[in-house]
Amino acid sequence: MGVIRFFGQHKGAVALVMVLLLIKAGCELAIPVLTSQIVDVGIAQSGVEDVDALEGLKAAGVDLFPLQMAYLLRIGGFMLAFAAGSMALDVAVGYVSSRTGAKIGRSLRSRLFNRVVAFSDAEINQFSAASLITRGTNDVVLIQNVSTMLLRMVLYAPILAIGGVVMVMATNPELGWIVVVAVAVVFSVIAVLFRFTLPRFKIMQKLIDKVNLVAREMLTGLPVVRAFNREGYEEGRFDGASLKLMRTQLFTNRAMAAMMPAMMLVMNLTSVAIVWFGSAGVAAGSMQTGDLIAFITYAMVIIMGCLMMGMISIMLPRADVAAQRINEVLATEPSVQDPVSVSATASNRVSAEGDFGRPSSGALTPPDESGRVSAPVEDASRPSPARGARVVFDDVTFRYSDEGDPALSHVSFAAEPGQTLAIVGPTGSGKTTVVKLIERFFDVTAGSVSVDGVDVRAMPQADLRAQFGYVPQKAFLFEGTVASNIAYGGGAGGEAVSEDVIRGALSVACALDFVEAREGGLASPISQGGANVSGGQRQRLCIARALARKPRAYLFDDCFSALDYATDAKVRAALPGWTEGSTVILVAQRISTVLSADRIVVLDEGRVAGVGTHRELMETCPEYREIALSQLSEEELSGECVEGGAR
Ligand SMILES: Nc1ncnc2c1ncn2[C@@H]1O[C@H](COP(=O)(O)OP(=O)(O)OP(=O)(O)O)[C@@H](O)[C@H]1O
Repeated sequence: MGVIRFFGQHKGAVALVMVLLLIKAGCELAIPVLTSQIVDVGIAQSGVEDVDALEGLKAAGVDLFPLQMAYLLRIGGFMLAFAAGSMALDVAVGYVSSRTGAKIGRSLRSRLFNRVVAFSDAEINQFSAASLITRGTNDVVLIQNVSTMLLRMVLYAPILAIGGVVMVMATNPELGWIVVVAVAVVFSVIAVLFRFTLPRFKIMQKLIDKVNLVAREMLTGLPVVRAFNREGYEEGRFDGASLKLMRTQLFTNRAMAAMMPAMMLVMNLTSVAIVWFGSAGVAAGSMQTGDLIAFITYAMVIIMGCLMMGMISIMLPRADVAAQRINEVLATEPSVQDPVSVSATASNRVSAEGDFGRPSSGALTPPDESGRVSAPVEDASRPSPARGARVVFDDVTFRYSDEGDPALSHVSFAAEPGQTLAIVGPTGSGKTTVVKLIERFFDVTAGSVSVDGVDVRAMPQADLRAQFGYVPQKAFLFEGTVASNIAYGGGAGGEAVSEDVIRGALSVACALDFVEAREGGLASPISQGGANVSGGQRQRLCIARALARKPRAYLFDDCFSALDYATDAKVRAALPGWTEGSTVILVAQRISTVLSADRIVVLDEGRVAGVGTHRELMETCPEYREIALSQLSEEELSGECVEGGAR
């Protein structure tokens, strides 16, 4: 059972709960014995256990009242002590089991979070963000609650049921058949419930996924929904998902709700049967009234024990579904992995001379079964003496999925330290994919991406990414302040980012003026996702965040197109002073943005259509010429060419 495995790390708590429950069961099973003594001895025999002695005392005319009171107070005292003990133990068991359940929940949440953070886009898409959220919240809460209940009930139910049977056999075995019939009825009711509710319990988690998915999509795309007047349609879609969930929950809740009255009926009928058949024994003198009362109590204890076991058998499969869903995530290895081996081998070095286009002289150690490669970690983690990083694509082919067309085919180029490499191409040509491969959000399907001659798969991801200042195409900010967002990644060397650096970065990104105009300046609040700043402002803050890192290479993924032409020109004019010495890889739509780049790579349908300076490409690359002419006139282009040229 999946859920039981989660108790592995809490054996101490389980053992403690077991001991406490054993004592508690002892207390509870003792109370009916005391009840029968009060009835049979305390009341019927005036507190004198020996019948002959009682007769003697009566014959001698002794006042029996003080004896009776003393007996009742003594046994009543015991009963109170057992009841109080049972209550205290119940509190202790509740405390330990809730604590253990909460710890299991916390550990699962943190393991899930760590695993999901390590996932590449491929795994996130495989599960869907909505399902991952349901698994990390709803499924974990379910397991937490079931774990707590299991601890309280799974051990207690059999103890109670077995203890009850022993006491019943000791009290009056002849009436045992009534208990057997009652237990059979209880299990039959549970079996029927099990048969009808279990399949619905199993699909419930999927339906919750679906509701989350629709709600998430609708909330994210709310402006579009409103703009296209599709509120009614979206409400219908949400209602559909919600209705299915409601119907399923109603069915299971009704079934579970029907169980309690059914069980009460069984219990009451059992009591009636015991009194009916037991009274004959009392009348015949073969059974005492107290024993009959105790018998009824033990029968109830047994039925309760069986009921608890039945409830557990219904709850467990549902929790198991949740456990499976969580285990599925935990068992999924991220497709992008850190290298396993730390042995530095010369063969891991890709030719630093940039002999792309042909097989590298020093071939990479092939990935092992899990897709990992051996790593020259010493090389990877040691900061390169050079300020700028040399990024080389060597015959890279990449597919997002095994079945799909390649997003990149045989792409080769090199970005040199201290230089600006621009990537242009029509939409969907693979520009963003190039940047994602440099950051190693995905691994190449064939070929290699290397930084300073080391394959990116051969260095720890954190070390690799510490070398870059990345600006994504879709600007994203975190809830906090302007300053906390700019200092988000810290410096490339792990150092804190000073206020001077923050201001400097904001100034280069043309964001300082608007930030200072906001109330609170650097401390002004930013809401989740950066919703309280404009698209262009958000993009400028993202640029400043990358600049503040002062990394070895900047990766600007089409981030200038969100800026107006004047701001774009201003940022580009200020950039070289800040990025001097670092490598700049710049994805752009606008030709004016890339004119002054040292080298431009033209991508077309995932292939390299040309590499060179603006001037070279205007002469040699028809695809580039076409893009350039679609944006600027011949005169503008030749003027810009003379002005910009190669830096
Ligand atoms: N996560 C993904 N899963 C599957 N295919 C994808 C994914 N992301 C991109 N693609 C596909 O890969 C190809 C290249 O996409 P990419 O985003 O790199 O293009 P781009 O040149 O950056 O486009 P744009 O200029 O519009 O941003 C496209 O055909 C796109 O449909």
